[in-house]
Amino acid sequence: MSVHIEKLIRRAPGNPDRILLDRVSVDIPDGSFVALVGPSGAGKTTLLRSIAGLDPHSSGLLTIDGRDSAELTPRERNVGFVFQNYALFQHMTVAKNISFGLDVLPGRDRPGKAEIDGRVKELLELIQLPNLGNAYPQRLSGGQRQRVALARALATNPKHLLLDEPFGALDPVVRRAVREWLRSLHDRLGLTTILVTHDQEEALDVADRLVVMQDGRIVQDADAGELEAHPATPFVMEFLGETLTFRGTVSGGIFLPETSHVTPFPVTIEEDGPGVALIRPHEVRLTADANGAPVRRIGSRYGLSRLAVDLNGRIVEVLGSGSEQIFSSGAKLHIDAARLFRNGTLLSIMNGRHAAAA
Ligand SMILES: Nc1ncnc2c1ncn2[C@@H]1O[C@H](COP(=O)(O)OP(=O)(O)OP(=O)(O)O)[C@@H](O)[C@H]1O
Repeated sequence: MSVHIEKLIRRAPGNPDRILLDRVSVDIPDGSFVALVGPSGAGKTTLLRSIAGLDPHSSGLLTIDGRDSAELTPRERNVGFVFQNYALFQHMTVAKNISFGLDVLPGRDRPGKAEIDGRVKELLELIQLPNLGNAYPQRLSGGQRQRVALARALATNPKHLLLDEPFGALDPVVRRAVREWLRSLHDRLGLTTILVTHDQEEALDVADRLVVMQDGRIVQDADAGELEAHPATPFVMEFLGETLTFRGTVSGGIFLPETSHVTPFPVTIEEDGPGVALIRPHEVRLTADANGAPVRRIGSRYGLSRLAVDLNGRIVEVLGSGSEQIFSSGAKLHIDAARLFRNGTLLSIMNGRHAAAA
């Protein structure tokens, strides 16, 4: 079951000048697990609702399994939807919550009682809560409720699972466990899953691909490795993790940072001119330098020291193994890897001592 979207535009109801989705194109092949990420207001939920058939689009094409969505009712789209506030019905047992989507089907479509009971039993086993069918939601932990919400979405046997911040209410440990379980469920059932999340790490861990949205547009659609190596814009790189930014100039194939505390490094750009180098905190090495930038330790991560480096009043935080010498003399910064942008466009990447074309 695939979803294909081409130049989709959605205008705000009652205000056609306000564009909520701006020429969005994306392909979600059968069996894939895609995460929609982006800042608040980027249009993630709006896109998910369009796919589910909950909101109409103004123009563009949306096909589900090759069929134009305009011809399909929400039910025919074959989607299961889990919202952020997945409130279960408190007055119904877990089993009744799960069978709800089947119980409300019109008579001719509704399976018989024995079939519904069998399906609920199967789903309770799938979510590893086989003995809780008769329990009421109040008795369940957050993680258990979340799994029941997923079972409820799966009851009608959808091929697409649309999830809007489904783990928002869970604590980080439970959240990690539930998302690992979700990924294995996706693989086992052969689902096509689209997950909206605010948690970049969650998206990077669980999804095959990330679709990064900003202001109603898709800025980049790629897997985690590609996003990290070749972010389309500085925003993508900054959105996905801690980023250091150094302004400078390219001259004769060398990037010369504005600050003298950062060593120049080679880049593969023909044209000289200004540039901005974006770097992850672990891609910087520090060496002691008598005229270097002042350094202090501010914590630790992954067994490395978290160091604050004072670059003429601008503090940047890096990860390193800081020696006493660095703390007494100051440090020079050497860049191991960088992505170089000009006017918001990626020009070149530098990895190790070998520069490569973007
Ligand atoms: N029915 C509507 N009428 C007018 N504006 C709307 C409507 N629905 C959404 N919007 C606006 O569209 C933009 C995108 O909203 P959306 O909920 O899709 O963003 P999001 O990326 O899911 O954000 P969040 O991460 O905060 O949930 C927001 O500015 C929102 O205010």
